Amino acid sequence: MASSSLPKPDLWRKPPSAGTRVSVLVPLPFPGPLDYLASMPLQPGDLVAVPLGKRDIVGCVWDTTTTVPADFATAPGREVPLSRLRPVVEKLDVRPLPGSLRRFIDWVAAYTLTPPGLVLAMATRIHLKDAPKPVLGWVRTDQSEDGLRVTPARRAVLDVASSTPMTTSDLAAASGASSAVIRGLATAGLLREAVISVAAPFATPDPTHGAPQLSEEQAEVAQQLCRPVKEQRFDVTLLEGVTGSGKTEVYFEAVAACLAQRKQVLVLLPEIALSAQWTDRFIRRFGAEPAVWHSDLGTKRRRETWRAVADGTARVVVGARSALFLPFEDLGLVVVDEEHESAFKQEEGVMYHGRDMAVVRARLANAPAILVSATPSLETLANVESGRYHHELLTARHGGATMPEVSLVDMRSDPPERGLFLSPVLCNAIDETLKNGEQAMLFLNRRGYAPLTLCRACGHRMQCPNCSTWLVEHRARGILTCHHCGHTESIPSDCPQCHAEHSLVPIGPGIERITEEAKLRFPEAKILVMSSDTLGSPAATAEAVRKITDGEVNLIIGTQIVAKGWHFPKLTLVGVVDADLGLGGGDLRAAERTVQLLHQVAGRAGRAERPGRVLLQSYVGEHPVMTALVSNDFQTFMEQEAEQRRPSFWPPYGRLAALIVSAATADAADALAKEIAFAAPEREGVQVLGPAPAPLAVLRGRHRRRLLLRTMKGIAVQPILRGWLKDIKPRGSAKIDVDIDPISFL
Ligand SMILES: Nc1ncnc2c1ncn2[C@@H]1O[C@H](COP(=O)(O)OP(=O)(O)OP(=O)(O)O)[C@@H](O)[C@H]1O
Ligand SMILES: [Zn+2]
Repeated sequence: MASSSLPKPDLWRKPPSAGTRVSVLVPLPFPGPLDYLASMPLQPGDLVAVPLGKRDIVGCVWDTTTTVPADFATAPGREVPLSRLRPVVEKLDVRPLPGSLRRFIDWVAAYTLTPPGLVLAMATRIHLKDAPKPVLGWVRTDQSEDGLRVTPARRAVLDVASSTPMTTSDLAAASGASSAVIRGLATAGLLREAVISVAAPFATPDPTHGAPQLSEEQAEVAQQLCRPVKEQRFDVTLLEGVTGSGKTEVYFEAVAACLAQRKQVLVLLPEIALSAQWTDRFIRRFGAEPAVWHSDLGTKRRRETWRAVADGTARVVVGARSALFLPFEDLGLVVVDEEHESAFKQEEGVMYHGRDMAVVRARLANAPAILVSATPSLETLANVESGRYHHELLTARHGGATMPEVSLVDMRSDPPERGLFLSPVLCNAIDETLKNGEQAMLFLNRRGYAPLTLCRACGHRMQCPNCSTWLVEHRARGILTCHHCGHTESIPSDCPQCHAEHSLVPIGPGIERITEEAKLRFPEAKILVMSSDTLGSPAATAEAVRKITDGEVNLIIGTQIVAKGWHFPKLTLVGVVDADLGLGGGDLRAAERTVQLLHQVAGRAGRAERPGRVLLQSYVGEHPVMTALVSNDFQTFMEQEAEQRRPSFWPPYGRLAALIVSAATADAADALAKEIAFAAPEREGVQVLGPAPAPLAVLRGRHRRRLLLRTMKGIAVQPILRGWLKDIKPRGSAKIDVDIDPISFL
């Protein structure tokens, strides 16, 4: 299949005298599929090499009756005549993309206003053309030995050879004969070459392997989850349950039911760091490894996995949101774990929400979806309320473990010493915990040493030259760095503005600074730091988890990575260094997200025999977020959130789309933003807010303006946007990014 084995392109390209027109979607930003001439039989979904400009690219034969919106399609009468179409070069030797994936690609493209080719690119990014080389072996032919000279060496080979192919080296080793003897037998017609079927890279999980004894409540919920799996129909269920209630064990039952149907399962996790612990649990339950899919996978494994998903030998895939675009042969269940996580939203390229698209993926495959969370998003709760989703609830922690006791540390009345960040109350609690031989965790959602560096003499703030943000000090590496663009400089000794010597001081804490303080305050503690800076790979994460589980460390300090679904039985104290951190910024979901995050961190405490407690350091103890956390009453909190959003049609009670205008200069960005605002739609139930400078007014050297389109619930934003932006043609460096259902407002 290597392209070198193809005839010379010029000869090959001469249009054959006969052929049929096929639509081929290529992974490029064209408005729709392109037409080619096919001289071989092709079906929708077939992957083909087609010429484009001076090179060949891999595209997918597209259905003629797709759901591409009318304004994407080629204008009638402008069709290229058959005689001028370029021919399809070859059909690739891989399985066609299944119809459910093709419809999904069209759907995502139309929903996110992305050219469908760019969505296809997410499904075919691996190098499909490099098919694995078949391994060849020898089998005995039917030819009789009569009239042939059979030496003892030949005899030995013929005694071993059978209808199951063996490689030359295996056959030589088993018979004691040389490879020349084997070749001689082949020439004589007694042996022939045959493809050895390569073992599937993934063993089949066994649904009955390690089934747990479920509690009565768990069993009832599991039964509800299994029903649509067995009936093989689309259905969405929210699986809500307090932290540690066994949500994973319970949805594993639905996975087992799906495996029993011989169908495939997709489980989405918000973070690949989680996949190691998840995989361990999966192996314990099903006795085999799942296929893991994320962007850090090596090329070889990626290709292998892609193919195993396509031919159905990979039965369970656990992965990041990009796993939605795998070519499942027969998808029978989709699970979204930690469905409330904003990490499911892709903020670059094709901006889609993995949770929402997972539901679409399930619907198009006619399979059920399960959304799992201890603190469901308001979006999902609204779908429950309207009856579109079912709701199953686990109310108790497994094995009689109690929920941790959450209390506030009022930083106004109980402040830490000057220049420090851990209050005496929290420090005493840590002392006690460590003394009892238990583990404690400090949580602060901020990497580095300090988020701001300031000149004591003139007040100058160290800023990123490319972005409107401050540089974050990373003291261990001796640098200041921008968390948006990666700009890095060494820490100057003097102020760059007023040149005062040694006048720069760090303001506020990051986890490096908390670690420094903890080392001084708890010299005996065995500290482990967990952040994306220290846990670069799944292997590093697995090692950290092992150290915690084996009790090699007793004080864990981490960023949001520690909040995830970990199960650390000896952990009994969680201290939140700055519970107010996420509340600033005026983001629509700031409060909701803070509750979800802090509840999840809190949920790491006291998951086994010993009860857990949680201390929240806050300056705003009366805030509804703190009240909800302390009282463990999320229902009231979410009801209040709903009441705030409903009257003005904020999501989920209305729809939002953000337009992000960016350009090399502020003037160009303003000009385009004004042009867009001028053409803004005017109709009942539709409102345009802005343009306004984005909170990150400059990002990676580009000036940014934002507009927000808000519509009442029944009004879809896509047709409005298509009409609105149809005639707007950004010039030069300027561009418009459209973000449907935005999560980030930066
Ligand atoms: N029926 C059961 N039998 C044995 N062990 C169980 C059972 N249910 C739950 N567990 C164990 O209890 C612990 C907590 O369960 P699990 O992690 O599934 O809860 P969760 O609700 O997913 O938690 P979180 O939301 O905090 O991630 C795990 O170690 C799990 O193996
Ligand atoms: Zn920057």
